[in-house]
Order: sequence, then C-alpha cells, then structure tokens
Amino acid sequence: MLEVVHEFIEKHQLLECGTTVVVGVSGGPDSLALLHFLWSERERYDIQLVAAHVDHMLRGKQSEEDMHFVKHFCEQHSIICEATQLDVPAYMERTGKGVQEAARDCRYTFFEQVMYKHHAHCVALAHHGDDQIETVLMRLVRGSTTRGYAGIPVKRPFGSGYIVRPFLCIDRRQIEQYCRQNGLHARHDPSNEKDDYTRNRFRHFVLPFFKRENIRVHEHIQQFSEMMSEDEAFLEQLTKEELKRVVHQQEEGIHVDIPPFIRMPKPLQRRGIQLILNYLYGNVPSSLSSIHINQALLFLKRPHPSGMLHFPNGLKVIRQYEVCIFTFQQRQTSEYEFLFHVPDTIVLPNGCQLISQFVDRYPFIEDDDHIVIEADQLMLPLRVRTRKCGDRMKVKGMKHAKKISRIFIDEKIPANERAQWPVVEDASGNIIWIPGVKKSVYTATNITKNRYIVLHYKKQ
Ligand SMILES: Nc1ncnc2c1ncn2[C@@H]1O[C@H](COP(=O)(O)OP(=O)(O)OP(=O)(O)O)[C@@H](O)[C@H]1O
Repeated sequence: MLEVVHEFIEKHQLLECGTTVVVGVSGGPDSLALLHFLWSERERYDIQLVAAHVDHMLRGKQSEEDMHFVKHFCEQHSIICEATQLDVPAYMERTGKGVQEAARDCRYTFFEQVMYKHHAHCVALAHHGDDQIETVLMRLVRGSTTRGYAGIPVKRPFGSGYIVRPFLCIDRRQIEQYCRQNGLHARHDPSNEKDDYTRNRFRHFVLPFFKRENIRVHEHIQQFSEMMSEDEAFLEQLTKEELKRVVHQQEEGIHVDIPPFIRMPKPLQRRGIQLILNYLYGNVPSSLSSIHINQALLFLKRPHPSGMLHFPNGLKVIRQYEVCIFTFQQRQTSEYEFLFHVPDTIVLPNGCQLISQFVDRYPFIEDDDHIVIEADQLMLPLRVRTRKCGDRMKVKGMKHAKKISRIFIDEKIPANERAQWPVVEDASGNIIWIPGVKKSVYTATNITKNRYIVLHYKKQ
C-alpha cells in the first residue's frame, strides 16, 4: 500500500517539501491511518503536521470522546492538534441546511482557520478509493453536471492552498490492513452507518458486486475520475474562450447573444450555461440541478422569442428575442421591446401575456383586455414595449392625441407599475393600445370586413 500512495502523491504533487500540512482527523480508521501515514513519512516529505478535529456536537458524549481520542493520539505522537466544538445544530437552525451540508460548512470553515493560523500549504483529507466509487455512482444515478460525474478531486484550491486526498488510490480494505499492521485502534464512526443513507445503500449493495467483479475496481474508477477531470478542465477552458464572444456582463446581470451561442458546439453550450450559473450564484444552491441547465438550453433554442424562467434563489432567465438575460434583479423599472407577430403569444416581464390572432369575422369583444383592429388599417409588424418619454396616443373618441403619462395618471395606474406597463404600436410608430387601460382610434369601427386582428391582454 505504501508505495502506491507515494506514487500517487508524487504523480499529483500533493505535498510540497518544507510546508505544513493540516490533516482532517475525525478519529475514524481512514483519517487516523492518514495521520499516522503522514507522521511516519514526515521526514521523507519534509513536512510539519497539524491535526484538525471538529466535534460537530451532534452525538453528545460520544463525539466529545472522539475529540479526546484524537487529542490523546496527537500527544502520544507529538503532533500539534487543533480541536474545536462547533454547534452544528444551531447552524442548521440558522441556515435551514441539512445535517451533512451544515457539518461540512462548519468543518471546512475551521479547516481554513487552522490553515491560515499555521501558514499551511494544504489540508489533507482521508477520502479513499471506495468513497470515490460511491460518489461517482451516486452522481450517475441521481444526475449531476459533467464536473460532478468526475467525482472527488485529488487536489483542489482551498483557503491559502489546496485540499489534497492522498488515499484516493487505495480502498477501505487496504486502509484497514494498514491500521492492523500499525496497531491503530480507531474510533468507530457511527455516521458511516446512519448519516447518509443513499451512500450506505451503494456501499452495502453495489460495492460488493463491483469488488467481486474486480478487486481493483477503485483504481479504474479513480482513473476514470482523473480523465474526466482533465477533459472537463480542457472543455471548460474552451467554453470560457467561446463565451467571451457571446456573453456580456451588464449591470443587471449576464446578457447572452442567442444566435452565436446556439452555434457553439453542444458540449460547450451546456458548460457555458453552467459557467454563467456558477458565476452568478457564487455558491450554487443544492436545489439547482442538470434539469435547470437543460431547461435553459431548450429555452434558448425554442422558436418562441420571449418569456421567462424562474431558477432557485430568485434568479430569472429572461428571453427577449435574440438576447437572453440572467439576472437576480427585479425588472420593475427596466425597459423592454418585443416584436409582436400575428399570431403570437408573448410573456411579458410582468408575467402577463399578450396574445394576437387573425379572425375573419368581427368578434364583438368590447372589454379593456381586448382590442379588435382592422387588419388593413395597420402597418405590421406590431411591437410591444414600455412607454417612452413623450409618447402620445390618439385615444378612441378624442380629437387630440393624449400623453401616455397623463392616461396612466387619469386611469389611476399605480406609479410603480407604469414603467413596466406594455404599450402596443404598429410598424409606423402609431400607438394603438395600452392593454387593459385605453384603446386608440385604430380600434375597428367597420364590422363588415373579413379580416381583423384581435389582441388579448391576459393578466396573471
Ligand atoms: N469531525 C471531523 N474532524 C476533522 N476531520 C474530519 C471530520 N470528519 C471528517 N473529516 C475529514 O474528512 C474526510 C471525509 O469525511 P467524510 O467522508 O465523513 O466527509 P464527507 O462529508 O463525505 O466529505 P466532504 O466533507 O469532503 O464532502 C475524513 O476522512 C477526514 O479526513
């Protein structure tokens, strides 16, 4: 086992001579073996060790005993030990996060603090090859991103350096053997049995089958994971370069030019959406999944030119013809302008719909949410937009054109809704309708024709 781990450390340059390594030690067999291994090999690598232990305060006396156990082991081996008790239940209450995620947040924050305190180069964790198999399989079964399918990374940036996982090249059996050979009597970690049910089902039902097929399956899955990570890094770089040409950072969010975006190769499109979401969220919420990425891709490609998707944490994906906007901003005050073909349905940023159709008989609909227009009296195409300064409309039944701003006031439209209210104009710029509010002189008067346009303003 030792030679395999040395080769792995070398291959991935996990340890740097003359640096300090923080080792995350729960007290269980994996992390105790890692601490012991690095301690035994400290001269070979010329490293200083600091053990970091977190009592998550989830298992009362028992987890306190784990802490004493780790402290005691460190004392015996003259290893600096940073141990702390963190109130994970209180953190869960404050943030609404589940136990696994909450414990991980608290633990990693502590690791980072220890890292800074001791000017460490890396944090070493004891994830091993069987953890890798379980992780890759779980993600394949549940669905994940391409980066997710690559599983647990061997080395990734963290705090002032890296998180490294030197045991990903060996499996649980080899670690147990190491513990036996070195007289390590680790604490029993009950979280392995109960905290993560899905993982345990994979561990108990799927892993034994894989091991029977090939006892070295962990090496192959690890190789798969590393190849996936390399491919992913390469494709991500390509995507970033392509995105520079089609994505523009605006004050309200990210604007994507749709035609060049959908000309990008499909694998880059998917990664492009993922990169935009990573950028906007910072910390991608766990409720965001590959389903959202697929939704966004379909949304960009569908023939219908306008509409909006709602993503977790208030992120909106708004399509306006050839542009797609990813934004967290409320768009109450933003302007818009859409082409409005006949027939068509437009979903407006305020969530209401505008529906247009041709009819061949006068339909006798007189309410404010519909307008009937004689098709030959207008220049098509129509446009739907927000009001502009100085807009006027020739109101039905009035001699002179009236300012749109005055109509909004007279019709008591709430001030905060006016900036987003739709105005419909024809191709020559004549305003023909303020949906739901006022009709213009372009409303049909002749009821004997055989072609009309009916517009319908459908509120939410
Ligand atoms: N209470 C703890 N204190 C210090 N280190 C810990 C603790 N629990 C776990 N670790 C470290 O993290 C490694 C992985 O532990 P475990 O598999 O329980 O965590 P995980 O939640 O699956 O991993 P991760 O937090 O990286 O997603 C352990 O081998 C150990 O190095």
